[in-house]
Amino acid sequence: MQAASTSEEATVSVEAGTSAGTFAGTFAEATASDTTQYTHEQVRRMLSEAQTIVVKVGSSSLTAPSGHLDREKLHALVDALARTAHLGARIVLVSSGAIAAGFGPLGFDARPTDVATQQAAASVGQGMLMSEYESAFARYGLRVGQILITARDTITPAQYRNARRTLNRLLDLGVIPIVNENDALASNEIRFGDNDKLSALVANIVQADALVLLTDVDGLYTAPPSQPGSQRIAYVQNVHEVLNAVTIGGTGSAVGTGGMHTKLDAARVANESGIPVVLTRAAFAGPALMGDAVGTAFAPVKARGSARRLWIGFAAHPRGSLVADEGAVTAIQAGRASLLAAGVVGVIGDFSAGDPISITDEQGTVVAKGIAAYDAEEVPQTLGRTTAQIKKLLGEEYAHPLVHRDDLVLVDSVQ
Ligand SMILES: Nc1ncnc2c1ncn2[C@@H]1O[C@H](COP(=O)(O)OP(=O)(O)O)[C@@H](O)[C@H]1O
Ligand SMILES: N[C@@H](CCC(=O)OP(=O)(O)O)C(=O)O
Repeated sequence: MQAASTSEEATVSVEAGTSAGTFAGTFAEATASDTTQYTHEQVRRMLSEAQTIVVKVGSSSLTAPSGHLDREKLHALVDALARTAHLGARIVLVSSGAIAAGFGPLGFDARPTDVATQQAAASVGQGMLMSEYESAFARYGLRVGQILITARDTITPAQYRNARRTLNRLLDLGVIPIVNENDALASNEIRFGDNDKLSALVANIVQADALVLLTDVDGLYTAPPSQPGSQRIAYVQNVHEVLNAVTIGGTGSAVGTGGMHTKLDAARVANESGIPVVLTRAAFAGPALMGDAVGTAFAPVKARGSARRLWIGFAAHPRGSLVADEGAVTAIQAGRASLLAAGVVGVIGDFSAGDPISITDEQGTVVAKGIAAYDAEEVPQTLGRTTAQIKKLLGEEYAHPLVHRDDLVLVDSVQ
């Protein structure tokens, strides 16, 4: 195994650059000022001592250039994970690779670009992937269990609780859950597409002690690694700062989808869940799990929100939005206020009670995300009214805010 070079390391402030991307927003309850100043050594120690670990491996790390599943790469990864499992760690593997594994056997030269064929390839490839994992882990006497999740599952409270219960039970039984997006059923309008965000959510769901993001580069670089002069960043003390200090590009392979944007997004969500992250190449999985100084380590943020509030903030696809007036926006931004009908001036979209929604100001800027307590069609008759008036008008069961403060998470304007 090639050792990671330390001579190419850089600090996060080495180079100004753009971080254009799709960062979903910063949770106001865990801003940069809340960070504890962990040292690099402390974070590596946290990683080495982690008991519950979510490991995400990307398509590019499991496939040959031809696009076929590379059994050798998969077995090398399993070797590293099995060793860690035998030391007592509880491991959840979030594995991409279903589409990449499926398109070759279906006779396609390259990864299909249309959704229906991708879904068919995933349907074929997912079985092949699991079959390989099953036999690879069986060599170590370890059993695996498949969990396929759609983005919709993660934004539906009951499904989210189900996922948590099943994952925890599998871990209690000594099984290694292998998670992927349910590509065959994911609808185009609401899907993760890559597994980076999904892995951060899974780390949050199982309250992991570490998230390991495995890819096809040594770690986070100051610019895409193909760019001359780019340097590996060994340690990120504050994930928010790094966003302004590096140039981030898209995927480097024909099979990967997320690129660095989604990995940094995943690192941010995990860090804000209090979870340290290491990002490195799949071949360094063993050293990364040992806490060796490979790849890029991201320090956790101390002030962590509840799992539920982080989930709301990260729910990727709001089904609609409520437009709040200036007073309501000020109250929400001051913290811990519910969104009352009296402060709402408009409703956009067709959502149901229990769906994730955005809360915008009158200029359309998203100021918060939350869970709607009303169906969209019920909202107009409540607009501008006090809770007492709504109760008189619609009955006791409507005597509550449009979005309760426990279901509301502020975001900044970095969309
Ligand atoms: N600043 C950066 N540092 C490191 N890698 C970067 C950066 N910007 C873009 N990349 C690209 O991100 C790629 C990894 O993402 P991706 O191809 O989606 O992998 P995976 O399949 O593992 O999810 C790398 O191959 C690299 O080319
Ligand atoms: N769920 C998809 C993952 C798609 C994908 O390429 O993701 P990634 O390699 O993590 O960027 C699959 O299994 O093919």
